[in-house]
Amino acid sequence: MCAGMRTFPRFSAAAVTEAEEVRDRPFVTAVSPRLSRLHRSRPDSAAVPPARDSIYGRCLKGITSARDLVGHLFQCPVSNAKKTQRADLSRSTSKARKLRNSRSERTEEQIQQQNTDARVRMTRLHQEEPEDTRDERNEVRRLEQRQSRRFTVNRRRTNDQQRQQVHRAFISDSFLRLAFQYEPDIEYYAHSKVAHRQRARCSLNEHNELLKIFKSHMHQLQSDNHAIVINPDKTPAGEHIRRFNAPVVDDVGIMVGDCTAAREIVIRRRNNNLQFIADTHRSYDALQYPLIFWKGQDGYCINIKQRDTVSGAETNKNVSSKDYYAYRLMIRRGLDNVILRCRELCQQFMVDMYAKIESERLRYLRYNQQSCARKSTFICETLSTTTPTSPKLVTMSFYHHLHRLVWLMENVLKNFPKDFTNDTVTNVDGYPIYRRRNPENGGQSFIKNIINTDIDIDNRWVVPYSPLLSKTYNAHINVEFCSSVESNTFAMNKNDEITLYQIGRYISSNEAAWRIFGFPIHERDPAVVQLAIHLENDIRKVNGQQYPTYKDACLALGLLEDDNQWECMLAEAALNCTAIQIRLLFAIVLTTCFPARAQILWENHKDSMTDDILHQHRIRCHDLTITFSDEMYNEALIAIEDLCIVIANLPLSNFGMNSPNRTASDLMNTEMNRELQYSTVEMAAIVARNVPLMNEEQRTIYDRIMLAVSAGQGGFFFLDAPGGTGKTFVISLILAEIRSNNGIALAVASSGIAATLLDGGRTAHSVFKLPLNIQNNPDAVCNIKKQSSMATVLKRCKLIIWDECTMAHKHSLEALNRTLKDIKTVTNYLAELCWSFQVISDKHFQSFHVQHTLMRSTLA
Ligand SMILES: Nc1ncnc2c1ncn2[C@@H]1O[C@H](COP(=O)(O)OP(=O)(O)OP(=O)(O)O)[C@@H](O)[C@H]1O
Repeated sequence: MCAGMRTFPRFSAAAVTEAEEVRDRPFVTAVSPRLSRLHRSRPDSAAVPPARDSIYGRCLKGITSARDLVGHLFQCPVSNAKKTQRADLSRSTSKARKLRNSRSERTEEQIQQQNTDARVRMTRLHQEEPEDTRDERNEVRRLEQRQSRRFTVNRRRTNDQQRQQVHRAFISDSFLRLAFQYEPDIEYYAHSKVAHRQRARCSLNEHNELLKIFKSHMHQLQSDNHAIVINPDKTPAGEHIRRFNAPVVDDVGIMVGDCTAAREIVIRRRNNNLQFIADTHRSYDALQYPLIFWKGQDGYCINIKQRDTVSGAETNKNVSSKDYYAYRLMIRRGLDNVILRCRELCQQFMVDMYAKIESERLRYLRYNQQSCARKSTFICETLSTTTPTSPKLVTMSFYHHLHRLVWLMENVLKNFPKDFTNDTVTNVDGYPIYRRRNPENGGQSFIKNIINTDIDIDNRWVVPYSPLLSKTYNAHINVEFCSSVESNTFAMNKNDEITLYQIGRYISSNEAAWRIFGFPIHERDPAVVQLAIHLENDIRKVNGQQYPTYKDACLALGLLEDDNQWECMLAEAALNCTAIQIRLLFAIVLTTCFPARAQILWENHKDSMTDDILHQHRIRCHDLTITFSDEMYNEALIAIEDLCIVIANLPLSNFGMNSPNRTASDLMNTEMNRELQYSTVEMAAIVARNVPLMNEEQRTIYDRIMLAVSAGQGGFFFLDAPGGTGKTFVISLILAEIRSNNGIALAVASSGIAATLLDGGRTAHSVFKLPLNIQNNPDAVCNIKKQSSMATVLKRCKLIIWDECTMAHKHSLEALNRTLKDIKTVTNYLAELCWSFQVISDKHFQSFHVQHTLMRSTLA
């Protein structure tokens, strides 16, 4: 028996050893001192005698058979309950059918009437009932309800108590997990809830290979004596007993006790010889956990070889127990892991196996510690301080691989001066007493002046040292030879970190799982990472490829988060969002999420963000074959940048994207688009159709103006003719001619009616944004900013036709002239541009005169 790892909660101290004789079943066995308990029974009876003075025994009080035990553990009836005799509910009698038919034929009114009659009838009956009878009936009903309630409460309370009791039996007495009998006709049950849920009775008799081996050797047993040895309560010698109190948490765990004892299954043979099955034995797991390894499968052993991950061939390295159990406990998709379905048993398995892993690891460390401890040389080193009488303790450590203990003492000279000794002898504690002869006996002495004081120094003050070590390490290194075991154990026992680490340690199932899987047990804050030293260009080189930026190199190394999530998000948005929404989403991502490669995101999703611009352009141009163009993408970028400025007040260049070309942005210029919306084909057709119809005078005017337009000379023309003589006809042709060449010709009029007569005509106030109180403002300018879209139109405009110009105030023409000068940055805009003024009636002659004066003064 042994109990290296002590588990909790502990069994009673009295349940240390139980031995009894069974004459007709001469089988001898014992199980793990902590985790299992075996019971045997007579062949003629399935009785399970409870353990004496133990929790186990108390839990099983009143249980007289294995069948009861299983029922008790599983909290399920062991016998089949009689089925309740149900009433015949089939209403197939003729009377029932007749009643159903009559009820189904009732109308709503009849149903209501019958219900009302029934209520009245019941009320009348209750009123006619004697008061005593009614009280008696109500009292009986109250009593019945109270009794029923009490019965329900008691039943629930009993169930809870039983459940708690069984739960404690499972959890607290976690090692009371197996109750089986070595009978060939008896199956083995366990308290595992897996088994409980499935009501599965594991036929270990049939499948467990270890059990078969046991049984095959049963007939060879000579004696009836056998023992069950359980000693989970063993407290390490010399330790305080309460230090090893079982934790009170409702948890499966293990408390490490005497670290010097091994964790083994012990089988006591009939001749009282003990056979140990080490925890590294391949059958240990199957013996300890027959429910998990119900076929007696092999568990961990130290000879399992690692395999090459590529070739699959065996290597020379052994699989560690930690790796083995991590492999066994791992969750794998599509594969069922029986261990993980065992609930508390699984937790118990994990803490047990982690204890095994720790034992294996600590055993390794202990063996290496002992090899270190065999070294027998102490080196006492004192620091080279200015005051040799007060050296300080610095540290104590093992010195390199020389296996020499370097011990810096706080006051290595505190025992000086030593006594005079004629010969070197070894003291009882193993330390040497070196020869220190007095001056009378041949020893040396001299006088040293220290702080104006003469001090007589003799051999009593000599500190043993090694000249080689002192010179090598440039320090005062005092050396003493110690050859006894005591001197070593003095150093080692005080620093047996393995014992200090292991003893009294509590391992929960959570910690066991965490450590078996090798999860990190601590974090470092702030994170300290060793950075490699690179040349300047090497940092941007990853796998031989040099990236243009450090950011790209970091992305290649996977140090930065990629934009996959933003890719997915924008791709999903493209399915059900408008282009405006996607642009807003992209702007939010840019300004708040800082994607690593914003430009690539834009390139991948620019079509979905420009979709509305394409659609508008197609509608405007009456051409559905138009595809995406750089101008459209530029417009979308401008819109996105506007959003970024609104959100974060930052342009696109701040997010690693190319800035849009705002000066080239005419695509969304509504004023420009309005003037360019004409179909060149249609305009050309109009010209081709009507030019031959012009008379000579019309032709002269037409040629004169078109010559000025094509030459870019500029000009100022006034067209005056009686009504109905074809002025509008000529003007329309001139407009069509210019528009057929994709040029811009503005057609304005002083009145709205006149504007409707011209193709694309608008009022002068609308086009030129003339001030309303123009007559009172001689220095007025048009409300057209130099960077506005209308200014762009005016810059590209080739001809302005102002119908009924004489109806406008002269301040209007002067305001337009100032505005055009400002936009074109020329001194005389009218000299550059072809003007055509049309006077429609003689009544406007005065106005014309004013304009004519203006024209002359301007041209001058
Ligand atoms: N050379 C031409 N060939 C055929 N029809 C013409 C010609 N010139 C003018 N017309 C027609 O004569 C009619 C009147 O012409 P238009 O409206 O241009 O005259 P107007 O001078 O502008 O008149 P108003 O001063 O009243 O506006 C229009 O129906 C126009 O189509």
